[in-house]
Amino acid sequence: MQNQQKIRVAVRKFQYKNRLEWIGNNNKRREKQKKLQVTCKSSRFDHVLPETASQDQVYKSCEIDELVQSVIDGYHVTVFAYGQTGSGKTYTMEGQRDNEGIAIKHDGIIPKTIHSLFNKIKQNALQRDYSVYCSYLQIYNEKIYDLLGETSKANYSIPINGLKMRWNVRDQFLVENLFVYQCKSADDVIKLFKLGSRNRITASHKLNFSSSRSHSIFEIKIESIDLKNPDYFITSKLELVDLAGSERISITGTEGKQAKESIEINKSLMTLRQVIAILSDTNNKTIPPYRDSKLTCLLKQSIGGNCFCLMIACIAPLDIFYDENLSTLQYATKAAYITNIPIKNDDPKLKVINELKQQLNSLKLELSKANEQIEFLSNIVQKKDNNQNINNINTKSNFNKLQKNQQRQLEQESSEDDVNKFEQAQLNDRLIDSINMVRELLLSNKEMREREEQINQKCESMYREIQFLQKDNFELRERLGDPDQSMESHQKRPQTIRKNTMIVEEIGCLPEQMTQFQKNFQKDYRDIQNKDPQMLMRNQNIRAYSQRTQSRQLPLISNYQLSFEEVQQDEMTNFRRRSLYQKQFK
Ligand SMILES: Nc1ncnc2c1ncn2[C@@H]1O[C@H](COP(=O)(O)OP(=O)(O)OP(=O)(O)O)[C@@H](O)[C@H]1O
Repeated sequence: MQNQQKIRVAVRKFQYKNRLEWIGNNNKRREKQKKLQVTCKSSRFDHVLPETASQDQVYKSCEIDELVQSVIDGYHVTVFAYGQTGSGKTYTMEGQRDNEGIAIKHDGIIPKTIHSLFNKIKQNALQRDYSVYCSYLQIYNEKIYDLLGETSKANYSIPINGLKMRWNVRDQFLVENLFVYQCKSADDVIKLFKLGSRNRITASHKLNFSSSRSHSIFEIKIESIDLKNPDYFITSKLELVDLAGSERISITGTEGKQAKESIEINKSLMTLRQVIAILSDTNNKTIPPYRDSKLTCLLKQSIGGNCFCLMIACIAPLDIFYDENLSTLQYATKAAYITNIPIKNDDPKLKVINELKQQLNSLKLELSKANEQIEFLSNIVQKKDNNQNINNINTKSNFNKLQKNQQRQLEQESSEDDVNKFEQAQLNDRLIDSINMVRELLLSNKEMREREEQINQKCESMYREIQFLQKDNFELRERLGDPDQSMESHQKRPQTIRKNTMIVEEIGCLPEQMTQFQKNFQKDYRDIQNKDPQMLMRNQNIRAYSQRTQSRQLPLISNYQLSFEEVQQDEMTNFRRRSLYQKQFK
């Protein structure tokens, strides 16, 4: 049974002090507030944090230190904040922001987590060697942008095209060409995090002077190697997600560009809600629509996947936000029913090695037991042989005496003794036979074990080969991209394909370009073909072969070549960008 884990849900309230007041009758107001309280109490949230809860209390109550430990142990972890605009998501995740959008005080979950992570790394430094990498992206108007890209340093401007997202064989969505930085200390990570936060798109509206207009994902990836056993390699990631808040245009008063942003934000949150609703209902067999938005694609592993996940539902209990708060609590309740299956991300090679080691140990144990048995049985046989020899010597020296005695005894002994002796001899023979049989069995057993070991070794080498092939295959797939997209680009170039097939259909030239001479020539040619069956046969073979090769392989190869060239170009530009930026950053 795999380790199943429900998504943990925490609810944080923030008393919003705003000009917007409730303009309705008091009875209705009390009724609604009561309903909200009932919803909050009836839902079994893992943690309910009061308005007075400080950032430290939030960090402790939500047991985020334990989650950081899980990342160190090799599990993927996601923490995400969800709620309506102005409910305190960014405050919870990052802390209090300044005018530039950088968290400057009241450290939120992200800075606290970074410090905790490096403390734990320090504690384990004697056992394991850790490498930490981080990246930071935002999803703005359904496009993915790198917050730590080359333009992020001085004058950050949103590039026209966002980054591409690819799906890989392990059913994960990956962002292409995202800058990933190796960090040696908590300060390095925080520096990058602040740099990215400053580049995040924010805008001011009636409810929040610095409202996030994009969803952001700050990812910290950890790779660690056991110093005693370098084969023991673990990789895991921690995703810290600050979602943009759902908003009603009528309340926020956004217009134009901001209104468009609101629509996109609400759309992606809608998909997230659909995914949560489907996954929380075990009777619903519908496939969750992860692919409907970039946000849900990137959170696929976190919600209903293989991560430990914590959702922090933020609510601002002001009457005017009643509907939004109720909706947040309802989806938080649903999320609490979603089951994830966290998997330790250790190296698959290591698993095989450990299994083989265990097998070897058990075989060694069996072998030592069998050897003991052989020794015991051999001793019995030897003793018996010695007894027989001693008997023989006695018989020779006192042969005459014994002969006489035996003659006498034989005469005296009854026929019953003879029967007993005969039976004993028979039993002895049987014992010797069975000992020999056991010996043979043990020998053949040993041979079989040796053969099994050989097979295991072969299996291991084949497994390694498969791994390499899979890796190559995976790299090629990633470089050539999604076959669906290749098909699209394939369809975008119909001329190439049409040209190829035309050549196959008619030898020489296109029908409309045929001169009278060519028509006559073709007619004569066909007549000769019909008369000569051998030639007809040969031509048919050539035609079939060229149809096979041209219609199937040529378009595909040209297609892949084009994709490959595109990937090469992308890589070259990315390499230049990266080295340029790394110089600047130093
Ligand atoms: N618990 C809190 N204590 C003190 N101030 C808070 C708290 N929660 C939020 N705030 C303040 O409220 C304002 C809005 O909060 P914040 O920007 O975190 O909301 P948000 O949910 O991220 O909104 P949006 O979705 O629009 O980005 C900020 O000025 C923030 O500092």
